[in-house]
Amino acid sequence: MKQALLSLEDAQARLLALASPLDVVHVDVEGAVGHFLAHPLLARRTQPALDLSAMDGFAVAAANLAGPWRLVGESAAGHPYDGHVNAGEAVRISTGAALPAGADAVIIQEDVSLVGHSLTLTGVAPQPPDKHIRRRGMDFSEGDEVLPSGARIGPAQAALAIAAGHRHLPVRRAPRIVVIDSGDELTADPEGCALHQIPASNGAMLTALAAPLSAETSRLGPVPDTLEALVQALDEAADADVIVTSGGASVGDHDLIRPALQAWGADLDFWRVAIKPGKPILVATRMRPGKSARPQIILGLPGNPVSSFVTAYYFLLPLLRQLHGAGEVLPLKVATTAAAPIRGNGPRREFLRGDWDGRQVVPHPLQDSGALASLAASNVLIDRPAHAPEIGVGDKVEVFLLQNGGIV
Ligand SMILES: Nc1nc2c(c(=O)[nH]1)N[C@H]1C(S)=C(S)[C@@H](COP(=O)(O)OP(=O)(O)OC[C@H]3O[C@@H](n4cnc5c(N)ncnc54)[C@H](O)[C@@H]3O)O[C@H]1N2
Ligand code: MOO
Repeated sequence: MKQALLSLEDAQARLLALASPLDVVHVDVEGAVGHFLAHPLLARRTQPALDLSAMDGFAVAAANLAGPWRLVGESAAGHPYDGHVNAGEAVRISTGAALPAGADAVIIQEDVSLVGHSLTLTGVAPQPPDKHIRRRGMDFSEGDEVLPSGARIGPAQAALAIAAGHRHLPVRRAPRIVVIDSGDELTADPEGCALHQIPASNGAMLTALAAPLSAETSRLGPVPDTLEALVQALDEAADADVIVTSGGASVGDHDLIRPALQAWGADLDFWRVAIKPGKPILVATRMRPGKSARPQIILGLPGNPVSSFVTAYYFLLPLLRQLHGAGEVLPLKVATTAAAPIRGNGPRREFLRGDWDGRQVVPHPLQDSGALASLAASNVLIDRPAHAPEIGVGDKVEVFLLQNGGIV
């Protein structure tokens, strides 16, 4: 029976509608790296808290920039000069040190000559006079919103939070995910793999894809192709927020994920999306008896390794970002040009593996959804809409970046 397939956008919207951000926890800033802010972050202090010098030199009054001056003291970082700088006086000042009262210009040391306590101008005076001064509040002031809710805490955001006076940050607890490899042909031992077997590689791949999103991941399987074994594996994953299966999502006699989910008491939300690779992806939910009102979400990914990767990229990663309360959950597209011709597309939107050098993209010659070597050689997915015409060298094309998951 033929049935209209969901578009990628509709399927993503349906999945994301099933998931609200997880509970808020307060963790120290370094532990928050990789998580997303649960509330806007307000500065608890002003930075800089005082006018500071941005250079090593001498602090003087802007009214007398021609000198000469008499050296009357020093302001070093952490050790301010507590006197007043009068006309004709200079204070030795270092980068990051507080500007003394009365001084409103800094002359860099390369532009003066100091003999004993006598300082004379040998170069150029700063123009404007406060060129080398970092004003109080230049970076942020107490009460400013320095990060919006949903911002991802990376190195710069962690530093900003600490500079703004925070020891702890409100983020969402890590999503718990269980990844299940399934299929009779799979072996967990890549070194002892018989001819009729293949190494179970999807579980490791999906775990690695989820790792930058700070998920607590555990693995099950490979699980054999029987209803009982699959239901038992699902039972073992009963505490997970998200269960990810790979394989058995299609229409063959041994494709048991849908019947197993049904037997386990999960409700199918959708099955099959108009994308290539990845068409047989399914999404289901299950209410946990006696537990929270939050349903478990099951992502049934296709077994072909590239189909698994692509559906994890477009569904699992956005879902994890949604559970984290991320501001941006969908991957970013970049416009570029084709460095080689790309064939016209059929009725399913296709994502071609490609190699992008920052200016142009070359599609990989092998696009079979079982071909891992071409996936490993690619850094983008080229977006080919349904029925897109053939394009030539130099034509515009859009790509999704793989290296940071689009937006991490
Ligand atoms: N008659 C039809 N056949 C197929 C259709 C269809 O519409 N009609 N869809 C095809 C598409 S598209 C895809 S994608 C695959 C998806 O199939 P399954 O999700 O049922 O995956 P399996 O058959 O179990 O496996 C496919 C392939 O991937 C290998 N595999 C599975 N799991 C793993 C793993 N954990 N690690 C590494 N490799 C794995 C498996 O050995 C197979 O080679 O169905 C098409 N068929
Ligand atoms: O869509 Mo399947 O994912 O073509 O190989």
